[in-house]
Amino acid sequence: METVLEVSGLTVRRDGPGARPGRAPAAVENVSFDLPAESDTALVGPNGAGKSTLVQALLGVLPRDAGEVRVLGAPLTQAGRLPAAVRAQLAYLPQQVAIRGRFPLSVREFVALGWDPSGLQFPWARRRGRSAAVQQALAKVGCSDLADRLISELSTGQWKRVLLAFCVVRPRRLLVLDEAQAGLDPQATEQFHNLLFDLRRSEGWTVLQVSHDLAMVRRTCDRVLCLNRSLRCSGAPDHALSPGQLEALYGPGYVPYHHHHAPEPSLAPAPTPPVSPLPRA
Ligand SMILES: Nc1ncnc2c1ncn2[C@@H]1O[C@H](COP(=O)(O)OP(=O)(O)OP(=O)(O)O)[C@@H](O)[C@H]1O
Repeated sequence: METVLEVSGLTVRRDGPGARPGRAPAAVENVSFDLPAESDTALVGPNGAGKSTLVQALLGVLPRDAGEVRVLGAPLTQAGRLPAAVRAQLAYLPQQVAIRGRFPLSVREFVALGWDPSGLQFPWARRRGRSAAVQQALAKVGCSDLADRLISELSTGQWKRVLLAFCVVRPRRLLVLDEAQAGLDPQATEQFHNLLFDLRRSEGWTVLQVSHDLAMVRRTCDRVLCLNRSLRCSGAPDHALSPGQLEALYGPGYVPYHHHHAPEPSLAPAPTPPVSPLPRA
């Protein structure tokens, strides 16, 4: 199976107020993992554990202090650059996107911005198929009725769905989501997980998602990375989310609450890959 993302020895410091540049304690320390193609991997851990920092560093949005990142075999430069053809294969939905008050764009116009893959095509080739793709993307996230609304007029959950439509409006290889599910209603949550499942199985996408919803992670993801500054554990959900591992991750006294759902007909059972070895501290 092809490896879509390789992360090795990644360390990131965040120089907050008062910290001397380069002297801040590591927010992410010596993290190594791979993402095999078509996997759905959850990144879990307590607040402040470094999950957003990790995904931002591996996308080149935040500088790293040490380590290597390769996306589809291409090394991420120290300045956070990837070859344009590789960059075009990434979609990222950050925890917060605060542009919607500033631009008078309709939902349809906004999602269309995600269509142009690299600027390498001729303009007429870029436009061909765009409006159908926008319509399809909006339908996939259950937002067809919002197409003509201004993005500034959306509720938080509607905006999340539209951002997801922006990410899926054209084919890509790697989708990185930072708490994309937070704020979605139950129907949208179900739609969201079915969409991820379809993208992986029908279109070969690979997913890395930060999540606090451990019940959902257990049900829909096939691999879990447990982060608390360093990687504490990784592997199949049954292993990585076992009571012992959760107590080690979230602290003594953490009592996992198990939801007992009937199996969803639309979601196939997640395969259980072998447990990855822990990176050396
Ligand atoms: N903009 C910033 N400047 C300086 N330090 C930051 C900044 N953002 C986050 N940090 C610090 O980096 C560390 C990791 O934060 P991060 O946001 O990556 O955690 P997280 O696991 O995503 O948390 P949460 O679950 O609350 O979203 C924390 O100690 C946090 O205080």
